[in-house]
Amino acid sequence: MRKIKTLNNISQKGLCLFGKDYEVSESVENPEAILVRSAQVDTDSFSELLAVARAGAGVNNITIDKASAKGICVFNAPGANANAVAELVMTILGMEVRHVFEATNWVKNLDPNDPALDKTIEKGKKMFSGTELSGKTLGVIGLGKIGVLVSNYARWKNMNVVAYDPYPSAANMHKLSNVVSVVKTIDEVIAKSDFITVHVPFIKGVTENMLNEKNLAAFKGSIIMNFARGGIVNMDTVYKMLDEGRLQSYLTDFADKKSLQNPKIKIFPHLGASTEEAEENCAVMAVEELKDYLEFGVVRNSVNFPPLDSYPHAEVKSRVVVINQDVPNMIAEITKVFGAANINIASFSNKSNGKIGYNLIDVETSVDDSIIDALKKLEKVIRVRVIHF
Ligand SMILES: NC(=O)C1=CN([C@@H]2O[C@H](COP(=O)(O)OP(=O)(O)OC[C@H]3O[C@@H](n4cnc5c(N)ncnc54)[C@H](O)[C@@H]3O)[C@@H](O)[C@H]2O)C=CC1
Ligand SMILES: O=C(O)C(=O)COP(=O)(O)O
Repeated sequence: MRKIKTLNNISQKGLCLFGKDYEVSESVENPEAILVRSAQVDTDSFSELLAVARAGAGVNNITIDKASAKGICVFNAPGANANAVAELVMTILGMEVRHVFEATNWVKNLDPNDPALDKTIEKGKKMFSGTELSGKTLGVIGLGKIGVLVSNYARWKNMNVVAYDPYPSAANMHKLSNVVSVVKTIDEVIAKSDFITVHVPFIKGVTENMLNEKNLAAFKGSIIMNFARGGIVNMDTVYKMLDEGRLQSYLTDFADKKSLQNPKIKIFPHLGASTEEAEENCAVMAVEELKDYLEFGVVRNSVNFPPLDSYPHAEVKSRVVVINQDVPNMIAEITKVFGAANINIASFSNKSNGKIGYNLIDVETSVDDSIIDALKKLEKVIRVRVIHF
């Protein structure tokens, strides 16, 4: 029985894919794998752990470096919740420019017994006169799965879009509307935008404070949105800009203590991915990744291991998974161990990503412990496991 620990509420649509050979629950001890959304995971706390799957996009809640050092594969679910976030961002932006939050709140608090209620409403509505999105410029920082969708939705609303990403992937750019203006610096986005939205991962010391006092000084627009992570936009700068009237409002999925008290900051309870569809998509993708990894050693959508999508052929009895530091000569060292034991290798697949070397060695016999021990003794080998068929 394989043991899977869940650390958040994960959609049944995904969980039911595990099947009868899996024990899956919150209370599992010594799990082989963890399925998680936003809960913190310290991979060093689980001695048997082979893999962690994030049923979502951001992996800043998981100790990736510690995981790599122990040969633990970390997956995420790229794109599986992107539409949920993109729709929410565009919806909230549309509501904000029309002052919908304040307006509906105002109506709700009117005296229901006022005999002139209709008149009061008609008179009061001028307080909430807004602007339209059409013709305005949206700045999109980060053109990944979410940023591309947000850009395209904004184009459909007849907005101009100025976007920036330092590492745009060909697959994402291919999906981007060809009238989006892709610029080379974040400063260009800031200077040209009426509204800015950020869609990059939180990486300490890299995207941390990516929008800050220095670059936001050039912002002439009115709204900044952060549905990516707290910490990407420097909050002291936001408070200052709001106080000085340089910013109309800040809309975010991530609360901090001080922001709760500020009426110009609208905070949502990390709601971006909370739709039935996104929760199902993420859970299904994460469970399929975990099953493929545990049962076949296949790596798809890992954030720390190289991709290796290879299934064994029918005669294979054992698949040996060797995870090593990505240094020269490892393939030779590994094959030498099989050669010395006179074992024929049916298939050898290898991929590396600069940090991790990942090897799948298929043999048509069973593999005894002496081979595994010899592989484990190789310098720079991090982890070895055998999958029997
Ligand atoms: N509010 C919510 O519920 C949700 C929030 N998120 C957040 O949104 C982020 C983005 O999600 P996706 O678009 O799905 O991820 P993604 O991986 O498809 O896109 C991220 C983009 O950021 C870019 N990027 C990476 N480092 C950068 C840097 N230093 N500067 C600028 N851009 C950089 C990448 O090149 C990539 O194109 C996630 O990492 C997560 O933190 C994601 C899903 C739900
Ligand atoms: O996928 C992400 O990065 C998210 O922030 C979504 O978080 P959640 O799965 O809703 O806890």
